[in-house]
Amino acid sequence: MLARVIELDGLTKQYRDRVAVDGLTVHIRPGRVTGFLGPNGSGKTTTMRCVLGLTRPTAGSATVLGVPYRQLDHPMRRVGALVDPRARHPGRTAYQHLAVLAQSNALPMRRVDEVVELVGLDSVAHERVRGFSLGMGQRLGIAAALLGDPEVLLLDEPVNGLDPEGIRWVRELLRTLAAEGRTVLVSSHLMSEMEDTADHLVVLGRGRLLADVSIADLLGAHAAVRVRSPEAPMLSAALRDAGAHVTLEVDGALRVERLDAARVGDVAFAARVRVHELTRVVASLEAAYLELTGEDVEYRAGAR
Ligand SMILES: Nc1ncnc2c1ncn2[C@@H]1O[C@H](COP(=O)(O)OP(=O)(O)OP(=O)(O)O)[C@@H](O)[C@H]1O
Repeated sequence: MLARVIELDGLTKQYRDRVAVDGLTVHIRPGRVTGFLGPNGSGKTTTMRCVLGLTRPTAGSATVLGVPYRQLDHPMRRVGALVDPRARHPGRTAYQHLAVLAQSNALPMRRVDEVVELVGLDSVAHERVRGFSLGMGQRLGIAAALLGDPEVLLLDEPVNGLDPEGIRWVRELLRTLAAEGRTVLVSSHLMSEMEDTADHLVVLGRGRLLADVSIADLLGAHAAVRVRSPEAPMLSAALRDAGAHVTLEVDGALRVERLDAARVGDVAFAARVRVHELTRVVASLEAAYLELTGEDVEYRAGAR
């Protein structure tokens, strides 16, 4: 199996007055859920559209399964995508919509029944798409993406409009698909959505790569140790001597970065300083993400 299922090489897309994607080089691997994160307007949708051959890059390249998408023989059997859930005929029923897709892509009709059941649309499959809620529309879009039983999935904001039960369902579905060895790339602008879904993150800011990192590493890089001592100034000096970055918390505890908890304990012992609390603090992913994207947010509430 290809280790680099989706390959972006210097991918760039320039619109008239703005660079939507800016020299993006990244490889997406199979067997895991890769969260594609970035603030609004950071270039996620444009990147996915380039991968799917819907948008032509200004420079660089995007390939999937070793070739540009348009060169795939049976694209729906190889790559499933949810990029524009509104791109469907409103007068058709959900079933008809999927049946047309199946027919035009030479897929067996039984797949239509299978995916309708899989996404939980059985009871409304014969209703017109026009009357669908946002969440039902998303489920239909996911059904279409899964129709060809593809080995690669690209989903742009799949949980948009879903209720908490729907969000959990998408999360479990994506994890199952990845566990089967498929490649799953799923975009979101919310870290909280990715926290329990993705194994790996690719983070964009203003079209550029900010991070290509496993969730575990991202958390590790933002971990700290909290230590409380009645002799805080002495302990702080000893920790700094040992190479730590130390800050004082509001309750008088020290927040220590760059040393792990065992090392902090050893330094305190060597300095003969009493310790009343020693805790490893794992940053929330949300905090780590905000730190990463902080300066690259294009649209900010209250910004002028
Ligand atoms: N067809 C287009 N013409 C001109 N500018 C565009 C076009 N499509 C996207 N852009 C611009 O490119 C930038 C990236 O947009 P894109 O939709 O890829 O971001 P995104 O990360 O998917 O955002 P969101 O999280 O809001 O969906 C934005 O500034 C957007 O306004």
